[in-house]
Amino acid sequence: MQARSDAVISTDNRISIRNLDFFYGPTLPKALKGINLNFPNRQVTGMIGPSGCGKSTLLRVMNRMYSLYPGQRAEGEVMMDGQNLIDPSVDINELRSKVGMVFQKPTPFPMTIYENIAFGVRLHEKLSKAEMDQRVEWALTRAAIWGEVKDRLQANAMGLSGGQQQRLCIARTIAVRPEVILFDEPTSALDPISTLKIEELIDELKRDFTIAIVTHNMQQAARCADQVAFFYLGELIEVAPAAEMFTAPKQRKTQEYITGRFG
Ligand SMILES: Nc1ncnc2c1ncn2[C@@H]1O[C@H](COP(=O)(O)OP(=O)(O)OP(=O)(O)O)[C@@H](O)[C@H]1O
Repeated sequence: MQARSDAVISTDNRISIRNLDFFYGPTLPKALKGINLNFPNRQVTGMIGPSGCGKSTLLRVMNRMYSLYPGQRAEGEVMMDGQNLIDPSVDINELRSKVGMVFQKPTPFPMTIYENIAFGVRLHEKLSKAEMDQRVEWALTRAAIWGEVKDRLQANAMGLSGGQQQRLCIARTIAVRPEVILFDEPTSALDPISTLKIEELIDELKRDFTIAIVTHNMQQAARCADQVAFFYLGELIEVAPAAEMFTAPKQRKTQEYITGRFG
């Protein structure tokens, strides 16, 4: 498999996860077991592994989405800027402005294209009309969709194609200027051309953002990721630069998975 060979994994980590355990309920087994993983600044970390191994759970912990559900509990550290993000004393709005998330299925709000972007920005900042116009244009441009929507900003976002909707959702996420973007299988509902556009976009975005991407598509992990983490049954089995992971994995389980022997 052709993996990017230019990746030098930075030691400057934007997020560091230490000894993280996660429980979906008091009587359920741990969904994440003692995870230790660094997310290098302005690099792409690909997260792979068979269905149910805990990849999405880890993303949900990183932006504390689980805290909406009583009974779900995380223990350990998700360190960013000297703060443990899973500590309830960390303000959730501040956390969400620093760590944005893009979901598997495009989920635009049923409102205009402009409002899809402006809505989230207003929750965090007070901008003038001119500043907001600028921010909307900036976010749509960075998400590589400005050219397609600039003449219909007041049209309903639900009228966009699936691929355009996903780029709009990426624009909505970057509009609040987070530092980290979590992508949960962002192209699994998209056609190959839209998929390619999103992959190119991720490559572009890592100039300014630290990125984590969960994917079932090994080629995608090889194309997009600088480092790849392989999960199995709630454990992190191996993390390595993408080229190394796909050519010379150290663990037998990783090798079996990437050669398609299970999963
Ligand atoms: N809401 C929930 N309640 C209880 N258990 C859950 C819940 N969501 C996920 N789990 C369990 O947690 C484990 C990890 O699930 P998770 O969705 O993180 O896996 P995944 O690697 O993202 O899978 P997939 O690739 O299929 O999306 C699985 O055993 C799953 O059954």
